[in-house]
Amino acid sequence: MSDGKSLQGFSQGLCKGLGRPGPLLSVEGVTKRYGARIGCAEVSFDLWPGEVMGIVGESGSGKTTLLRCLSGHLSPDEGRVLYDIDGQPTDTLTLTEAERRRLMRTDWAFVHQNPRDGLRMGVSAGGNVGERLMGTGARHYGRIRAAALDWLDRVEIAADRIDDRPSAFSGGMQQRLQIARNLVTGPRLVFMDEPTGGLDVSVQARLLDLLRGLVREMGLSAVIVTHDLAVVRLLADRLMVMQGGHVVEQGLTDQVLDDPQHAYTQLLVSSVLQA
Ligand SMILES: Nc1ncnc2c1ncn2[C@@H]1O[C@H](COP(=O)(O)OP(=O)(O)OP(=O)(O)O)[C@@H](O)[C@H]1O
Repeated sequence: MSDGKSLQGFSQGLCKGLGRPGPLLSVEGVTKRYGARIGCAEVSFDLWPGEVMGIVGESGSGKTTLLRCLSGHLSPDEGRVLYDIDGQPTDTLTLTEAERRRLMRTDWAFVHQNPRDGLRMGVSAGGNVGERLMGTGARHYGRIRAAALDWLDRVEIAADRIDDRPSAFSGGMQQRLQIARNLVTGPRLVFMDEPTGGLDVSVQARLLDLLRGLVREMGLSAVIVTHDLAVVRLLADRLMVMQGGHVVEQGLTDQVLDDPQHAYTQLLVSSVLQA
């Protein structure tokens, strides 16, 4: 174990000893099969408050399957996903449908690769942001509109676009609107599936910068799936590398990328350097 990691484990142990919160999310042996085919196998990790975990790997390595198992969109065949609810590690698979929906409306957020999957295209930009607030009980029109305006500003969408529908926005703007819709309720945990995928390189860079600022400012925990190592380099504290459904390497992002141990990670890193 590296010095950085042992130090991290030591401080986490101290936190436990002092009765401070444990991990926000504990993933224990999560396995999902599609018939005879493995989606993901025996994945375990802890995610601590304010920590960002990146998941990388080639197409078909199991990233999306794992993210869907963690976020309650898919039931794993084996394993558990424990989430800290009021200080209690709670098995998310045992939640009722109503409890799961409440979690997804309040504490959790999911940013899809395609903004169309995370936005209501027939509703105005302000409505998209305000609707999520209303889902948590907000009713005062003036305050909802003010919060929507504030969030549009935070994601760099001009106030005079508040009544426009997302279909009138560029891809980058749609993605920023999806982020505003997700973050307006102040979630603790955000799942992101290729958040910069399908965007031009310059648009990607701006979005990444914005995301990094918001994650830090809000102290968000996040699980980010991507095939883009630049995304994890910028956003993720820790990194898991997947191949064929298995985690082949995990550690602090800089360590894994600067000194990859597994042959597959070495290939992944060198292919980017050559690109
Ligand atoms: N609905 C499904 N039915 C059958 N097999 C599936 C299904 N979804 C995924 N798989 C298989 O599970 C494995 C992991 O797929 P998954 O989509 O999780 O990988 P991924 O790393 O997210 O890929 P990509 O980067 O292309 O999205 C692959 O072999 C895939 O073919």
